[in-house]
Amino acid sequence: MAPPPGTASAASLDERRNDGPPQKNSWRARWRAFRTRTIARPGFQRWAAGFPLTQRIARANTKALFDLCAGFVYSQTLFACVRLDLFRILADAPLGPETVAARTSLAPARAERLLKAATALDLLVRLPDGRFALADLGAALIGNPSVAAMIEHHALLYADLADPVALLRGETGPTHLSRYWAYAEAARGDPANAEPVAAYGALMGASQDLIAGDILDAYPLRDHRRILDVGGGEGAFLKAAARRAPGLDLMLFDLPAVAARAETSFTEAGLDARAKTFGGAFPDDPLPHGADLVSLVRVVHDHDDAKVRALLRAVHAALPPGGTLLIAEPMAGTPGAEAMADAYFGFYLLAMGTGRCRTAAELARLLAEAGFGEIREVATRRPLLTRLLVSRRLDTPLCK
Ligand SMILES: CC(C)=CCC/C(C)=C/CC/C(C)=C/C=C/C(C)=C/C=C/C=C(C)/C=C/C=C(C)/C=C/C=C(C)/C=C/CC(C)(C)O
Ligand SMILES: C[S@@+](CC[C@H](N)C(=O)[O-])C[C@H]1O[C@@H](n2cnc3c(N)ncnc32)[C@H](O)[C@@H]1O
Repeated sequence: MAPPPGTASAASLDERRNDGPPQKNSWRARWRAFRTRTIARPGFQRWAAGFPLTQRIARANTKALFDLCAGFVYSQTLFACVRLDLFRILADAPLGPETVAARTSLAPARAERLLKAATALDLLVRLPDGRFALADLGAALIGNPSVAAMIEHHALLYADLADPVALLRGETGPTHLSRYWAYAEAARGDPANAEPVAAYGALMGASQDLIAGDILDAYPLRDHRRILDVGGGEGAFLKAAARRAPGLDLMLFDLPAVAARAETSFTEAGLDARAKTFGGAFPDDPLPHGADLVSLVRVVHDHDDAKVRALLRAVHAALPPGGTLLIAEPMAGTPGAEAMADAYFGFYLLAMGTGRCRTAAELARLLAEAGFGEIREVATRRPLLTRLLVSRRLDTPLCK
């Protein structure tokens, strides 16, 4: 049967095509070698930049390489804007550089330097009278405080990436990100370990707002009775689900200190009667039974394969036959967002010390191994932020 619109069956969860082992003498290999040698020649580069038929490609390549060199500077420009609250300062009305200088405690010339940089990066626009206003990208950030929180969080990632080769060789010792995420270990048994748990929860909860809507638009939950959100954090996704599906009961499983905070947040949201929280650590502690739907939202990519296999088996055991599992997270091989998974999350998770961004096909294989079938992808609005795999529990897991 053809999958419904907006979905793709597991068989079509395609991975990037592998061209097979390199064939030294094939015409393709010879052409590639010739092309590489030619492009590497400075004389060819100068010629191509002037010849009308190649000029556009040459300029695009020059810009692409320049942007790769300058990416950190662009990121830090954005970081400075967020730190100085520039987008909110400009939210109500365009302002001149002197007013911005006064509001950000910068010298006027420095304020103007930042305003011009942000304008060049399409975050702001300069009006004919010399004042600066928000451009579309700056305006989008006002409406997404979660992205601003993520931008601030990148100070840790960039500190860890100061020596990327040392990071790749494992020579850096504990990284800022691994220490940050060590909250997870700290939080295991001790609900009193509030500070790192709260900082982390705020970051995840804020960024969850951005994606919960996209997941629930793609998979409305109306056919389900009770959902168990495993690794559900402080309950942001379940609170959004509760608003969309008034008849749905809610269960959340997370590390004890995190689950304790989720319980408080459900009480504050008036959801006591509908929501239950469970503290524990997968895969050692069993997951609670009783839900016909389990969700793993931004959880699988944090863990290495062995732990994911054990987690999926635990989910299988917690669901009734035919029960549904949702996996929602950014995935590798997303068309148009290849750099997000393999470069951004590749290095982020390396600095964090565990996990990897997987393709939909890799996740489908892990699901099938754990005894899930009818695996299909449901299209989300912004696949760069999250994609969604839906599957069903078969009667028995295929591997133990
Ligand atoms: C008619 C009019 C008014 C205009 C026409 C023009 C028009 C259509 C404009 C469009 C304007 C618009 C709607 C813009 C919307 C922009 C949005 C929504 C932008 C969103 C950007 C999101 C970003 C940049 C998200 C970044 C997310 C990051 C960096 C996430 C990092 C996540 C991490 C590190 C997660 C860590 C968790 C762990 C540890 C891996 O588990
Ligand atoms: C990246 S966060 C995602 C949180 C939430 N699902 C979201 O999307 O905002 C990963 C979550 O998994 C939880 N977690 C990590 N290891 C866990 C474990 N062994 N058992 C239970 N929860 C765990 C963390 O505490 C955290 O809440």
